Amino acid sequence: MPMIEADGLARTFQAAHATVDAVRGLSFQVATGEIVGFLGPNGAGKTTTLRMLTTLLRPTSGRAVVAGHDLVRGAAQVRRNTGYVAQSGGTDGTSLVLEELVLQARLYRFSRAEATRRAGLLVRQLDLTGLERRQIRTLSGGQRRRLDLALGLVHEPRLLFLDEPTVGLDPQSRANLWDHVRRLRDDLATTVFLTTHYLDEADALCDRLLVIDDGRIVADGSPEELKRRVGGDVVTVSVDGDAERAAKLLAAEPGIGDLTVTGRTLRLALDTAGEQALLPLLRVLDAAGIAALSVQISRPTLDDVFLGLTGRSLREPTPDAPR
Ligand SMILES: Nc1ncnc2c1ncn2[C@@H]1O[C@H](COP(=O)(O)OP(=O)(O)OP(=O)(O)O)[C@@H](O)[C@H]1O
Repeated sequence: MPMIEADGLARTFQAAHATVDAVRGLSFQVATGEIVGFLGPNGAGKTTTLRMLTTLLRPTSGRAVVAGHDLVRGAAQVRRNTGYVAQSGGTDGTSLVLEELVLQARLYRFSRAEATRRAGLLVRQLDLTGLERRQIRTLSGGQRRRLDLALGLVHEPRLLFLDEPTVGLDPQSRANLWDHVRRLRDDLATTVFLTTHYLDEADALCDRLLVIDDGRIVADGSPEELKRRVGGDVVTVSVDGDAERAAKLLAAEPGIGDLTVTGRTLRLALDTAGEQALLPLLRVLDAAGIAALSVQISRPTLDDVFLGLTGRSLREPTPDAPR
C-alpha cells in the first residue's frame, strides 16, 4: 500500500476579488521507504499541498490517503502516524535540548519514563550528545536542524514531512543532515516527503522528484530520468589534426545530434549517455589517425530540467556562512 495516495487533491482560496487556484487537482503516489522531493517555483503550490497532506488545511476537492488513513475522516490518525518539520522551529529558544524533546514526547502522551527514553535515543541518533543541557538558542544552524528533526520523530512516524530542511545551512551541515535523512529511511524504513529549493539536494538525496508548477504536477520521476528527458549528454573533444575532417567522420556515427566545430574543438550533442557513446567515437578518430587531446562529458542538470518544464529557473538561496 502506498504511503501517500493523492487523488485530484485541490485547494482554492478566496482572495479580495478573485478565486486563487493554489492547487489544481494533484494525483500522485509515494511508496513506503521512498525519499520524495517536491519542487516548484515560488507560488507553485508546495506549501498549500504540504499543509493539506499534514491535515493543517482542508482540501476544497479531491482526496488523499496518508499513512493508511483518509486525510479528512482520519485526520487524527494521519497526525499520529506522520511527522512534520516546518521551516523554522516554534520554540523561543530558552528551553534546553533534552527538556524540549521530553516535552514533545509528553505531548504525544507518552509516560515520563518513556518520553525520557525516546528523548535519549534521539539525542544519540541525531548526534546531539553533549548538547542535552544547552539552551536551544545557542545551537549552531546544523545542530538546530538536527534537533528539529528529532522533535519531528519522537512519536516514530512512518512518514516524515520536511519543509526546506537545509535552508541556511553550510554545505557540510547540509551533507550531514542528508546522511541523517538517509539513515531514517535505511534503518527505520521511514518515508520522507520534502520540499527544497536546492537542486543539488534534490539530486543527491531524493529517490524521486515531483515537480509542481501553477498548481499542477508537471513531472514525476527519478532525478536521472528527469535529466535524461531533457536530452542526452554533450561531449566536447579537442583534436590534434584536421577538426573538419574529424567532424565529418563523427557526424556519420549513430546517435549524434547537433555537431559544432570551434577551432580544434568539436561539440557533440548525443542522444544517449556519454560514457556509452564515447569509446566508439574515439576509435573512429584513432582509426583516422586523429589524436584526441582532451575529452569532456557534460550532463544536463536539474536546472535545465526545470527551465525546460516551467520556463523558469528555481530560486537558489545562497546558504548562510557557517555560524
Ligand atoms: N491563504 C491564502 N489566501 C489566498 N491565496 C493564497 C493563500 N495561501 C496561498 N495562496 C496562493 O496560492 C498560491 C500557492 O501558494 P503556496 O504558498 O502553496 O506556494 P509555494 O509553492 O509554497 O511557494 P513558495 O516557494 O514561495 O513558498 C500562490 O499564488 C499564493 O499566493
